Amino acid sequence: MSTSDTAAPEARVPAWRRLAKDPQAVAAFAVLFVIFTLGLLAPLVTGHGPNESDLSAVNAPVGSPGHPLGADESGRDILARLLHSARTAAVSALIGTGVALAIGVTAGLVGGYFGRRVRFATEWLFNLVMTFPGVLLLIVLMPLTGGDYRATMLIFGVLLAPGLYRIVRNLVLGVKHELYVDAARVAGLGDARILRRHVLSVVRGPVIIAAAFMLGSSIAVQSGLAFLGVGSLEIPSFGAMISSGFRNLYIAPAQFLWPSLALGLTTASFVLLGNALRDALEGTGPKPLKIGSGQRVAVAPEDGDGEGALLEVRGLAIAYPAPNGSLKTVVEDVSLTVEKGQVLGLVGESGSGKTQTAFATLGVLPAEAVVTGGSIRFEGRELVGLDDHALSRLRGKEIAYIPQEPMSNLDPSYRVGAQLVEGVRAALPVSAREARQRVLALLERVGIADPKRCFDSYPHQISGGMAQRVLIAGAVASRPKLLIADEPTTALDVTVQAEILDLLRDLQSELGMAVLLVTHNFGVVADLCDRIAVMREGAIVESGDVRDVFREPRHPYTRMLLDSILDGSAVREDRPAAERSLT
Ligand SMILES: Nc1ncnc2c1ncn2[C@@H]1O[C@H](COP(=O)(O)OP(=O)(O)OP(=O)(O)O)[C@@H](O)[C@H]1O
Repeated sequence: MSTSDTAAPEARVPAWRRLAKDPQAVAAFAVLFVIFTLGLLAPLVTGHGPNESDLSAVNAPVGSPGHPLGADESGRDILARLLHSARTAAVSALIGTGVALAIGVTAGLVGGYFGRRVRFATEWLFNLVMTFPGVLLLIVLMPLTGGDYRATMLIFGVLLAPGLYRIVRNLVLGVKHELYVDAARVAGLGDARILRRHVLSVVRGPVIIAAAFMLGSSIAVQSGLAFLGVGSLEIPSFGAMISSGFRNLYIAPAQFLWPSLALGLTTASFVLLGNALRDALEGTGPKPLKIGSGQRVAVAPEDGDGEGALLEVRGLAIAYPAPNGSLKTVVEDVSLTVEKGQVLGLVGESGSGKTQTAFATLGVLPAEAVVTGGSIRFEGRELVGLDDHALSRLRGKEIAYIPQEPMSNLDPSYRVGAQLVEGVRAALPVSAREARQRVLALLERVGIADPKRCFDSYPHQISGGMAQRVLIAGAVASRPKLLIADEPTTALDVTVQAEILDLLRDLQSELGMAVLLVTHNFGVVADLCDRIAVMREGAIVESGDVRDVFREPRHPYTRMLLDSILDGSAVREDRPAAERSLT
C-alpha cells in the first residue's frame, strides 16, 4: 500500500510563543507584573501601613524622609497606600472576572449546546440581568454589601456575565454543527466530553481575550466607586487615593499623579494585553453552520422483536420545514436491508437523499429535520425515536462512520493521535496507554508508513488521503458491525481513491463487517458491493444483487445511469463479501 500521501509535519507556533514575540504583550505583561508583585510584597517594600497616619507628615512632598512618594492630607504614606491599592485592584479584578467567567462561560456552553428551551431560558435570564443599570445598582446595593468591595465585585461579576454568555453561546452555536463535532458524536463521545474537548477549545481564545478586558474594567469600576466614596474608607484603593489627591490638587499635585498613573497603567496594560491576546489567538473564531445532530421524530416508534437483518430500514421518510411552514419531504418510503458482513451500495445522483438516509441511521440528522415515517432497526432494535444517549452508545462502537470530507472531521486544535485515542477510549474500556498502542497499530494497519509521526501531527500537517486513513482507523477501532461510509473517496485524488477503496475492501473482509456505502459512483459499487439500492428524488427506485442489477437493470433511471458510465468489464465476478466472510 502506498504512503505517498505522507506530508512532513511543520512546526506549529504555540500562542504563548507568538505572545512572547509581541512587544506590546511583553510590555503590558511587564508593567502588570511589576505593579502586582510590588503590591503582593507591600509589607516588605514599605514599613508603613496603608492607613497609618503621621500628623507630622501631612502633605509631605515627594522625597521626604521615610515617605519617598510623599504623604497625603492625613499623613498616610503614599507609597504604602499605592502598593496596598494594587492588592485591592488585584482582588477586585479576580473576583469580578472570576464570577463573570464562571457564570457566563457555563451558561454560554449550556445555552449554546443544548436544545432551544435551555437557550431561551438562559437568554431570558441574561436579558433580565442586562436591563439593570450596572454602576447604579452597585451603589444602591451598598447597604446589602455593607460597603465591602469584595461583595460589590461579586455583584459586578454577575453584571459582566451576560457579555461572556453571548460570546460563548454564539461560538458554541457556530461550532456545534461542525463536521468534526458530528464526527465526535458519531464516534460515541458524550456531550460533556464533546463540550470539554471540541467546544471549549474553540471558545477558549475569545474567552481569554474578553477576560483580559474584564480584569481591567473590574479595576476601573472598583476605583470609580471608591472615587465616589462608595464603600469602606478603610480600604486603600486607587480611586480613593485619586479622590483625596483631587481635593489637594493645588497644594500637592503629586498626590493626584501617583494613583492616576498606577490606575492608568494597570487598566491600559490589561487592554493592550487583551489586544495582543486577540492577535495571538486569532483563528479560533466561530465557523459557519454546517450540519447538526438530533432526531426529531413525528412517528410512533415500532416495537422491536430482536430478530431480522443487521440493518433494516422500512418506509423511512424525512422532511424539512419549508419557509411557508409546511414540511418538504426529502426522503420518502425508503426501505433497505443490510445483512451481517454484507456491503450495500446506496447509489444515486446528488440530492437524491443518500446522505439523509445514512444520517438518519446514525441519528445525526440536522436539528430541523423531522423523521415523518418508517422504522430503522439495527439488530432488531428500533433506532427511530431513540434518545441521543442511547444512540451515542451504538455509534462509534456497533455502527461506525467514515465521512466524505476527512479534513473537516478532524478537530484542527488537537493532534491526530489524541483524537483517535479519545475515540477508542470512548468505545472501549481500555487505559490511555493501551489505547495509544492500539491507535499506533491501527495507523500502521491502514497503511500509514510512520504511525508515530502521524500520531503526533496536527490535522493540517497530514494530507487528505492520510486523514481519510486516520478516520478509517478510528472507525474500525471498535470492530463495528456496521460501517457507514458516505462517499469516502470523493474528496481525494484518483490514485489515493483507489488505495482507500482497497483498504476498505481489505478491512471489510478481515473484520467481516457490514458496510453501507453511499456513493454516486457505479465503478465503486461494482468493485466493493454485494447489493445495490438506487435512489432518485428521495426514493429507492431499484435494489438487488449487484450482478443482477448491472446485467439487467429494470428501472429506466438505473439503465440510464449504467449506460452513461459502464462497460461490461466493470462487473465483479467473484463471490459477494457476505459469502466470503462465512468461509
Ligand atoms: N438542512 C436541510 N434543509 C433542507 N433540505 C435539506 C437539508 N439537508 C439536505 N436537504 C435536502 O435533502 C435532499 C437530499 O439531500 P442528501 O444530502 O441526502 O443528498 P445526497 O444524495 O446525499 O447528495 P450528495 O451526493 O450531493 O451528498 C436534498 O434535496 C437536499 O436539498
